[in-house]
Amino acid sequence: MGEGLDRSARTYVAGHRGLVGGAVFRHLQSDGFTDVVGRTSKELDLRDRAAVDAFFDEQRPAYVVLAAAKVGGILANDTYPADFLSDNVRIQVNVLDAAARTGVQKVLFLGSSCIYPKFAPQPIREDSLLTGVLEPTNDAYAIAKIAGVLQVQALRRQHGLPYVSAMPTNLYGPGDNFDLKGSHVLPALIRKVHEAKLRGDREYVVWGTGTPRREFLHVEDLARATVALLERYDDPAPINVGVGEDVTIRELAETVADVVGFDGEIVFDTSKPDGTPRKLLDVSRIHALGWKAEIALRDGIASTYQWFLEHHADARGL
Ligand SMILES: NC(=O)C1=CN([C@@H]2O[C@H](COP(=O)(O)OP(=O)(O)OC[C@H]3O[C@@H](n4cnc5c(N)ncnc54)[C@H](OP(=O)(O)O)[C@@H]3O)[C@@H](O)[C@H]2O)C=CC1
Ligand SMILES: C[C@H]1O[C@H](OP(=O)(O)OP(=O)(O)OC[C@H]2O[C@@H](n3cnc4c(=O)[nH]c(N)nc43)[C@H](O)[C@@H]2O)[C@@H](O)[C@@H](O)C1=O
Repeated sequence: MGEGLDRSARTYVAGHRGLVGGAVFRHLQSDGFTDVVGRTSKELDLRDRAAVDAFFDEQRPAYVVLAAAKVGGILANDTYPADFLSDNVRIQVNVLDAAARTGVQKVLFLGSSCIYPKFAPQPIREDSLLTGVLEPTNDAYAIAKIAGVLQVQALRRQHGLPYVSAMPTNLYGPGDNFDLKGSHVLPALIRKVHEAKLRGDREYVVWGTGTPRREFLHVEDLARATVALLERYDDPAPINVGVGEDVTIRELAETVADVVGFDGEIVFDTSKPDGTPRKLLDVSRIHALGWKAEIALRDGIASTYQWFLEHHADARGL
């Protein structure tokens, strides 16, 4: 994959220390890209327009993967909507404007499956965008991401730039955020079950009713998809990146408990929100490009749990 890209050209991965950006950065390097650059948010705050302009003037990347964003799970999105909207709009506008101005050849903008209407027909096709109301727990974040999709389309229309947007489903893997207040469900459950097991608890608490369905894609599969998309995708419509299968939160909770080796009970805290009932992506367009998810959910959970044990020093001895 990626035969048509110039692997010696400078490629900037915005957000290269994050879950997605980290996987993309490693994948580009192992795939033969020789000039991959990244900046931490301390080195370059992408909300700062002047700093972003100066960075692009100096570095002149040929390709950009925009994986920097303010990101969080259902509770963080519901608690800090103003930050999610403001930070993400600023990051996107600054990076996309600077890319267009300095002649970046290709940009891949990453949105999220939450841009689609709450009650979109399942599996969700790309043309469901803007056909219905959004899920309230993450509408501010979704509106910011929709603005990014529209900006990519506008740059194509007004300036003829071949920039594209991809909408991944819920992601997980090495480098995930395991902070219980800010994280997504999968890393949260790994941590909760692990801690319950160490304490010898008889139960562990899962938010909501356990009935919502979610689809989980390993970030290494997503990283492969980004190169395929940079190479082969050139269309104004966002393209879905998912597995094509989903599970209930209860099923996920049971699988995590099984992988970690915890046989206590699962208790549901229904004071916490469920969010969208279901958001399974239709992945026929990306399958037609020759990409398919490869990492099975149970295997991915097992390797992510291993990563958690190795990288969170406090994980062993609670
Ligand atoms: N995680 C998921 O389930 C999903 C994620 N996505 C999308 O993938 C992308 C990446 O998400 P993910 O990797 O999970 O998120 P992470 O929180 O793991 O990483 C985000 C990265 O963005 C960087 N960043 C945040 N704010 C700024 C800023 N102001 N200036 C510069 N850099 C900044 C951070 O840099 P630093 O570490 O240096 O502070 C961080 O490394 C996002 O666009 C998100 O919408 C889409 C679908 C699902
Ligand atoms: C990627 C996506 O991520 C977010 O949307 P979400 O899919 O609703 O996010 P989530 O992973 O946090 O929850 C999924 C489901 O799981 C349940 N759940 C159970 N127990 C825990 C738990 O302990 N933590 C969390 N976070 N959720 C839990 C939770 O109640 C919900 O029913 C948005 O930020 C959105 O903007 C976005 O793009």
